[in-house]
Amino acid sequence: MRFIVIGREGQVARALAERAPVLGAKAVLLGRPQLDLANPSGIEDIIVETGGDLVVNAAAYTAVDQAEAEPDLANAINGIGAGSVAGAAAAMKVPIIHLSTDYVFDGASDRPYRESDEPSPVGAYGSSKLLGELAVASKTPNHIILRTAWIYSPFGRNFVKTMLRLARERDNVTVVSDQHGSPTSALDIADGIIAVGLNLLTRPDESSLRGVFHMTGSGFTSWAEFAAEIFLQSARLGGPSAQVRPIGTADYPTPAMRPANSRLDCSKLADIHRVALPIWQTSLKPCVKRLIDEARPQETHL
Ligand SMILES: NC(=O)C1=CN([C@@H]2O[C@H](COP(=O)(O)OP(=O)(O)OC[C@H]3O[C@@H](n4cnc5c(N)ncnc54)[C@H](OP(=O)(O)O)[C@@H]3O)[C@@H](O)[C@H]2O)C=CC1
Ligand SMILES: Cc1cn([C@H]2C[C@H](O)[C@@H](COP(=O)(O)OP(=O)(O)O[C@H]3O[C@@H](C)C(=O)[C@@H](O)[C@H]3O)O2)c(=O)[nH]c1=O
Ligand SMILES: [Mg+2]
Repeated sequence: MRFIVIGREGQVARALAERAPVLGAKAVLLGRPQLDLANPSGIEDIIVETGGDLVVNAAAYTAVDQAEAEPDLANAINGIGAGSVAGAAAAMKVPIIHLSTDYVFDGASDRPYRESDEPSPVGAYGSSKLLGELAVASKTPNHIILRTAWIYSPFGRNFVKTMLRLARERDNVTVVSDQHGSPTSALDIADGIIAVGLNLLTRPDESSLRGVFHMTGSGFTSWAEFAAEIFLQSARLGGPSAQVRPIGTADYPTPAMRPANSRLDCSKLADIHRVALPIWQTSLKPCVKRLIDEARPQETHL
């Protein structure tokens, strides 16, 4: 199985590059400067010429606060750009797996969101990702829109890395405790994408396998509890730690609004694709260990 992955240095792109060979698949990564989603001319040609069994769009404008200042760029990359990628998959007659986000919801619900719930984003990033979902779906029925959340990994920028950095600099970290969701390992997402991709390729005529699916780590928490777990696991390994001071969203002003309830119900993915990601605390451990090991000064062997 040969995946064309859009995105090169991103968390999910790098996780796919690491996990594909382990799982007997091949991932070919395409990204800037050759392929720029902000500049759709030529995107289809590059993807079609590269050739593969399936396209994964793991590239996106992901700077949530910055998107408030440049919504047009976010819409171009996450909306129109995603549509161009799906257009290429349609031209190749192969499936596309497109990543989307919990931030398409407003967070007002008192239960985990299902795929059948109406999206209603509260910020520019979420709006741009919703445009992308609609653009992908309009180009080809042979798609999966995989909504995930709170991604962390040893790669790129993410909350785990930020917390470990802050813990090296100070004793206390203030973190919001009234936004709830599921931390999700990019490496688990890669495994999930490969499993789902195999289902699509081996059962090409099953329309129930296509459409929108939620896929996050199992279990729910808050950002404050997530931070506390990062510090607990890090301390056990002799890494940096800090005290978490829980605060309300109102006490952590940011340019973008974020949903208070980011919890996604992932039972549709389990029922139809037989895929469920591990408990979030379990997957956090190897990531924290990797980041601590990477930060240690290298031993010199004489
Ligand atoms: N991060 C998160 O917490 C969550 C992310 N998602 C979604 O999951 C997907 C993957 O996210 P994640 O791996 O964290 O993303 P990252 O922010 O780690 O990486 C983004 C990737 O997109 C690429 N990219 C950005 N702009 C362009 C562009 N104009 N043209 C081509 N490539 C571009 C980047 O390329 P380059 O390497 O050149 O910078 C990078 O490879 C995205 O669709 C995101 O919306 C969903 C839920 C949560
Ligand atoms: C760094 C920091 C953040 N926070 C808060 C801000 C925010 O509400 C929450 C998480 O911070 P982040 O900057 O990681 O949040 P954010 O970049 O909004 O994370 C989101 O990224 C996009 C791409 C997604 O799709 C979402 O699923 C989600 O992962 O924690 C603190 O309370 N204290 C801190 O020291
Ligand atoms: Mg961020």
